[in-house]
Amino acid sequence: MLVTGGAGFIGANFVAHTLENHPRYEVEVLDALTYAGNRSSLAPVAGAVAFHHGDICDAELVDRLVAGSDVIVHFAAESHVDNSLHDPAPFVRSNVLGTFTLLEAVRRHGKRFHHISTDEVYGHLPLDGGKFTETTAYDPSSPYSATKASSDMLVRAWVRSYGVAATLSNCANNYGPYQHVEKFIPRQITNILEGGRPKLYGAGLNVREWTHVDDHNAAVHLILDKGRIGETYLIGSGDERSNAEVLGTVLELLGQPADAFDHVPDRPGHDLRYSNDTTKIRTELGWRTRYDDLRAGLAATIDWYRENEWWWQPLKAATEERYRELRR
Ligand SMILES: NC(=O)c1ccc[n+]([C@@H]2O[C@H](COP(=O)([O-])OP(=O)(O)OC[C@H]3O[C@@H](n4cnc5c(N)ncnc54)[C@H](O)[C@@H]3O)[C@@H](O)[C@H]2O)c1
Repeated sequence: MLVTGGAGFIGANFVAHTLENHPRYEVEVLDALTYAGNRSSLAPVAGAVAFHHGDICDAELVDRLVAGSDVIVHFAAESHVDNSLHDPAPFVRSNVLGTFTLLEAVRRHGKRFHHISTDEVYGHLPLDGGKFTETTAYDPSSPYSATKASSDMLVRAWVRSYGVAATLSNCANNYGPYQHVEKFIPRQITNILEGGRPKLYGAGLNVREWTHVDDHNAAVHLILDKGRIGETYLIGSGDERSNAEVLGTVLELLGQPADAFDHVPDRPGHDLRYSNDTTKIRTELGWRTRYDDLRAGLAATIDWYRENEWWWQPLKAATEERYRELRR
């Protein structure tokens, strides 16, 4: 199995999940180690995985690695929405051209391909109702979601035009170990652990369907094993919470007063609410969430960040340096 983006948040968790639960796979990782990729996220499985430092836009390298694999699971992407607003170019390159490069190799060699995507391709929903389904029209808001939407379209077209054996999944927001410190939940946790004050965009009314990364990865394996070729599966826990509510729980779990945070101006195009109808993956493939209680999942995630300062402290310092560079 070739896992692209295996040094990123979800990819690294997926590699560990695969080795533990699906030992029939020999796993290789292809990752460019951008600011979002972290070799140390694979430290616990380092001896069991072949790591290739390289770019999914490198057609020669991709061709060789795809030729040597049976299954390709494609996580690699530029994934941080805020950064896509500042500089969309790498998003277009990695997410669109990178996916195209992989698809062409998969087509040449006739391999099984699974494409990891996001529910952000569907745009957003009002706060008071509605759900995305697999047939909702695409309506992306950010450069990030527009490039993910483009990559989904390429995969669908390669299935129809060339008979590529691909499946797709669009998941809600993930949380769990090894998530980058500039993403919402780890940023709040690590700011508090460092004695600082967390920041909340606007009034924090935006609603997300927080899904534990391990539930996402279990769903991907079900799709690999039993999913129908050419089909899209929505993934999400069903647990919808406003950002203010999540921050409130994090503050409480860390023993902080409820008002120990600062408001910052909201970002442009900040989607109000996402919510996935997951009937298809639940009824067709029997997917069930193991992490049903967000409070318990957050408590476990906080414990992980508490116990793994070695992982996030250097990342936090590098991130602050990156922000200083951007301001210069
Ligand atoms: N994080 C979420 O909540 C979420 C939700 C739904 C879907 N997704 C999707 O899941 C996938 C993984 O997300 P994540 O949060 O783990 O992202 P991440 O940013 O943590 O990891 C992405 C990884 O891809 C690598 N990468 C980027 N460009 C590359 C390139 N050109 N060549 C090779 N490697 C490259 C990076 O080095 C990094 O290791 C993405 O496709 C994302 O769109 C994420």
